[in-house]
Amino acid sequence: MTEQHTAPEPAAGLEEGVAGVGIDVSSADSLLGVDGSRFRHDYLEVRGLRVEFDGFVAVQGVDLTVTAGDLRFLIGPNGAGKTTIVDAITGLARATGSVKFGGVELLGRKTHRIARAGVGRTFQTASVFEELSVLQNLDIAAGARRGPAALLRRRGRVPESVEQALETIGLAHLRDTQAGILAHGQKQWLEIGMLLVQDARLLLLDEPVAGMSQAEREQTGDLLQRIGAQRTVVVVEHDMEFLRSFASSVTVLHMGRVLAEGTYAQVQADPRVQEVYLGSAGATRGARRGGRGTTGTDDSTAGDEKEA
Ligand SMILES: Nc1ncnc2c1ncn2[C@@H]1O[C@H](COP(=O)(O)OP(=O)(O)OP(=O)(O)O)[C@@H](O)[C@H]1O
Repeated sequence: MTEQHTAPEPAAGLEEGVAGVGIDVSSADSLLGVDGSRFRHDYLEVRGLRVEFDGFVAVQGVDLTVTAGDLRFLIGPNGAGKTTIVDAITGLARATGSVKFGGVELLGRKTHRIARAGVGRTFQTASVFEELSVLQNLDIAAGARRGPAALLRRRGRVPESVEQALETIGLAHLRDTQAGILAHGQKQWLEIGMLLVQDARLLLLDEPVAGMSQAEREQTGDLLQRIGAQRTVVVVEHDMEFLRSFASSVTVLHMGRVLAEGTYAQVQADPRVQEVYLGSAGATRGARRGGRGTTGTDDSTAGDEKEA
């Protein structure tokens, strides 16, 4: 369930822009607010989640509890049900069971009402408004919190939160650039910025570092840790090295069910996880670097598996 956009190739110099400027994690605090206690009652509680597509049960009886301060990664082989769970939480897939955030039941609500409840997500393919500038994308996201009447009123100046987001996601120098020509990593950062200005309190990120360089991954990981310290963040990811570096906890899915949960070290040591997910070093070597391979994405992962 991914939004597709056809985007032109990134303009010359934009890729350099990522490496040269990059995310400014230190400025994230002013955007996030220093008082994390305002979100302390927020947590995601998924119980008995089930999603069926024409008789095929893609998610069966999943329980998941994620609190603010816990940067949770969802992993599992292709088709394990990760994206479907995110779709169910955000109202894009019909589900039964219960999904509560901050005590509010989300199942059965329309997508826009779920967004209003403070839930935001990104897609595997960035879903920014390609024709609009970076600034306009952020401005629209900031406006998502306001009512339709307020949205129609023209505003004289850029909101403070948008300025802070531009700094945080390292795109201040590209504020007037059309989002469609941003490099892939920059689009991912823009999407994260849009969730922040929207004041999403539960962020569900689908493969946020796919296609990024090592330096960009590290910056993104630092930013996600900073956000995760104050808000509830769930990251769907295939990149084992990224996971090992930044996850506070990991839920492993297999065939629509939770197979294991714990720290990276705990799930890596679990024989069931090794069997279905980390078990095949051959498959790891076959996986393309930085891509969406089934059992990991780089050489260091293969090393981990030998240790496990
Ligand atoms: N709209 C749909 N209709 C029918 N089947 C679907 C639909 N969406 C997902 N599925 C199936 O549900 C299962 C879970 O898919 P899902 O995309 O959630 O897996 P995933 O763990 O996110 O995989 P990947 O890592 O490849 O993104 C797969 O077998 C998939 O083919």
